[in-house]
Amino acid sequence: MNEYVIGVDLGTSAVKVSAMDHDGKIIAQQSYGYDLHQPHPGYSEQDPRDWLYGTTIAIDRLILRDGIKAEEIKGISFSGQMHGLVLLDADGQVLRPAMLWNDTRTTKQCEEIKKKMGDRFIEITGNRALEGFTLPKLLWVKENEPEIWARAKSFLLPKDYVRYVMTGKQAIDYSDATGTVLFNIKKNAWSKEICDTFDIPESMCPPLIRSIDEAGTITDSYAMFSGLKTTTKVFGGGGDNACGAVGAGILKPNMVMSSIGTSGVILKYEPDANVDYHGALQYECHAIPDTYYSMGVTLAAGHSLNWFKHTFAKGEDFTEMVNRAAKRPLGANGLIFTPYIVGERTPYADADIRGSFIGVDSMQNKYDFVRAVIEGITFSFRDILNIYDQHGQDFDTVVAIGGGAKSDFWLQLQADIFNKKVVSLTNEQGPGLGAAMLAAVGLGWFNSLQDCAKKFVHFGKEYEPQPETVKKYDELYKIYHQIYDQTKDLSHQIMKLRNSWD
Ligand SMILES: Nc1ncnc2c1ncn2[C@@H]1O[C@H](COP(=O)(O)OP(=O)(O)O)[C@@H](O)[C@H]1O
Ligand SMILES: O=C(CO)[C@@H](O)[C@H](O)COP(=O)(O)O
Repeated sequence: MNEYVIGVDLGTSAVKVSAMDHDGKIIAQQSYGYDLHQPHPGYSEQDPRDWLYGTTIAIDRLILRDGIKAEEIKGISFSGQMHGLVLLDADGQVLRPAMLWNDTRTTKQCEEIKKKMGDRFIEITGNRALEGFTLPKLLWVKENEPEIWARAKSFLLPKDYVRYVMTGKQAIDYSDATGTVLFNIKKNAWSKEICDTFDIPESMCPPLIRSIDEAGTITDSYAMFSGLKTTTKVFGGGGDNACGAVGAGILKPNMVMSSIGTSGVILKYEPDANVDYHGALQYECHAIPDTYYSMGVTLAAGHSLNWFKHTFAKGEDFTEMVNRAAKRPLGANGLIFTPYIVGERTPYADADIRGSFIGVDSMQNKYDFVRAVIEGITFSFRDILNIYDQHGQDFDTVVAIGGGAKSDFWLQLQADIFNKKVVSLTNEQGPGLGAAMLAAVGLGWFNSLQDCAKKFVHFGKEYEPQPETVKKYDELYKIYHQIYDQTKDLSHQIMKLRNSWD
């Protein structure tokens, strides 16, 4: 009988499921898209039931369309969009729409955390309190929706909610637990000090498991709902960036990952919890047991391109649109874009900054704008790389994953703007592949994720920086880098005005 593992990549735009065999060969893939609700500036919500139905439909399609037999599915694991708050009542029912990682309504709560705990907060969690994280969201609900807060008994993160419905057991893995900022990264446990300071009952925090641990098996009711078998084992899984790094083979400190999904990420493997970026970068537990990673996040990376396409080039295909942009001149005929369209996280933790196009000229066409968007997103990654430089952290290879890594042009652009070698994967499935690897190791198919990577991860084409282009982008980046400081006051004034009209 064939045996498969399924990696569920619960993204922001869609859930993607991949079935893989013992050799790491992708046998079948399905996906299902869902909506993002942005009812006010800074708000970003999804309905957890959409994740559940989307995941179930996508897995069903593996069975019904791709001919995978339910009994052949030995294990399932997850990669999940991070930080999102799913609030549950005593019966495990969802109390309100999930507030996502890119929801930035919690500036006031972040300031309160900073005021009450100062640097002690970074000492405990390895992170600053930023709007996207889970604790500020809990405090927002407590303050603004007291009737919902009174009924709240526990919280989960997005993938944990789907796993909970599948297994009937609530749990969270260490990589996603760090992203709540309620977690003591040095003690590997929920922080009583933080819970007490903000009057969050510790009992609300779910039990902790490792990413490769078995969380349970499929319940009778979910088996009936989905067609899966109750013998299928379900494993912890991890935050999407931890899983992306596993699937991209980032298992040593000399490599970093760049991920262009809805968000954008530069991530570095860290062997221990001791490098001190003093909150300038996020510091999280890895999905690889007892290791860590640091990262910086551009809130709207792929989201900026998606927004542009949706607003100005609706009917066009991504690949076609990007290929046309590639034919425009370097620097988009003098146009520079900053991707702060939902606020920013790294290096500017600023919920009220907004994006800009600088240098609009009547000779530019739509594809200059597309090119400027792509270049601007990539410059924002360079801002993150600068933080590593400032801390004396070096590396030689960037492994690129995410939807943005589908484009040859964008991969070469990363090499030229970063002035580093960029490597793609032969099968761009970063987080989903990482999730499947967690199930494969959990099932005992391999002794470790490192062993599994030897079979599952295959590097593809390499993109070397081109010295002449590197030089030109260096000059352009120096201008890009000034835009935040020179536009932030204007952005803040506009935001204040919008809020006063609301
Ligand atoms: N062919 C393509 N070329 C370049 N970028 C693309 C292409 N297709 C998708 N993208 C970008 O990738 C993003 C989606 O990436 P993905 O990793 O699937 O996101 P998520 O996991 O957040 O749902 C889109 O928003 C888009 O900007
Ligand atoms: O907030 C973060 C990381 O801290 C984001 O990276 C989210 O985890 C969303 O990821 P994508 O949907 O872009 O993959």
